[in-house]
Amino acid sequence: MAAKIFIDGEHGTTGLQIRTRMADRRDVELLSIPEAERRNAALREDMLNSADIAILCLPDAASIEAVAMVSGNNKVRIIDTSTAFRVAPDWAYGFAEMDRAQTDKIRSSRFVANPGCYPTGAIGLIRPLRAAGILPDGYPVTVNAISGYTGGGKQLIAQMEDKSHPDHLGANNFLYGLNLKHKHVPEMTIHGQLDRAPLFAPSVGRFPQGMIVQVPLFLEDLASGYQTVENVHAALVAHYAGQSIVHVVPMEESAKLARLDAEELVGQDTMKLYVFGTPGGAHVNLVAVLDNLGKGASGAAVQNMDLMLSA
Ligand SMILES: NC(=O)C1=CN([C@@H]2O[C@H](COP(=O)(O)OP(=O)(O)OC[C@H]3O[C@@H](n4cnc5c(N)ncnc54)[C@H](OP(=O)(O)O)[C@@H]3O)[C@@H](O)[C@H]2O)C=CC1
Ligand SMILES: CC(=O)N[C@@H](CCC(=O)OP(=O)(O)O)C(=O)O
Repeated sequence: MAAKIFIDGEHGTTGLQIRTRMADRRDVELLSIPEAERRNAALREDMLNSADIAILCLPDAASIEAVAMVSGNNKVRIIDTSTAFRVAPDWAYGFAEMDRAQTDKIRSSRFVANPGCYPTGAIGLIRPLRAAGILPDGYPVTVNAISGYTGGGKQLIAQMEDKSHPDHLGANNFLYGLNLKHKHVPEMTIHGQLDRAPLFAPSVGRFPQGMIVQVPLFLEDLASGYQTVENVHAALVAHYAGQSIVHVVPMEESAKLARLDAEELVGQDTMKLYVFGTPGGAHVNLVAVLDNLGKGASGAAVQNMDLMLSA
């Protein structure tokens, strides 16, 4: 029997892309409400409680309300794409490749928090180095990133695309999160296994989808025995061996590149990790490229749903 899936927020940016990814599937039955009724709480509550898995594609506050709507229901399982539950101890963090045990945790959980787009890149680069003891306690990690503007949902899309919008943004590239308190810092810290919060500097470019997340490191401050570009690369290759979503780009390939395109993986649900630096040099730049709506949101949600359905 097909599993019943309800996407709460199905008409928003993330929800629509999840729906598109499921359009041709026969193993799932999508429960749907018309766009005009998307904020009808009674209808949503009914759908939430009729689903086998509900995927919440809502702002944080609405996600918290939706979870409360299924509080008396022990059957429905939830994937939440918002920031609301990503560091909650009773929720599984939906980044299957971050740890060998994570796939099974997601598979058997009732509540799965889909990671943020920037943290997917940052944790993907940092956690293997923490787990292997390469990135020492107290290391001052910085994360610099650029995202396509769909990362800001319907509101930012309208501000970037609609010249008549009262808050139209004309800039082609802007920094934000300038108070250095972006909502993604807690999940980067906790799931990156950092003992010190990273300094996170995000930005947006005038392209709809795609992103680059950079974590530059000083090699001499890494654990002894690991202070070369090659050793850092080898640690990432070892961590991601045996799975097909996160690709560590061979060093021979990245050494040939003169530039990197933030839109490289648009429309794909994979992530590429690059290790840049010169053999014998002092620095390494770890770089993740992904689609903010692919592995950064909708693609990851479908991956998590598939894991949960395979339990
Ligand atoms: N866009 C991205 O790249 C990523 C997004 N996310 C997260 O996914 C979630 C959804 O984001 P996104 O798709 O970008 O946002 P959008 O603004 O594009 O879509 C949100 C949808 O939720 C609806 N909605 C808002 N409030 C309520 C409510 N109280 N009850 C019912 N429906 C409501 C909106 O309706 P209305 O049109 O009426 O406002 C809209 O359809 C957010 O938590 C976001 O942080 C996570 C990773 C990446
Ligand atoms: C470009 C842009 O605005 N990006 C969003 C994050 C997108 C994302 O990962 O979403 P959630 O963590 O909200 O689920 C932001 O910085 O708030």
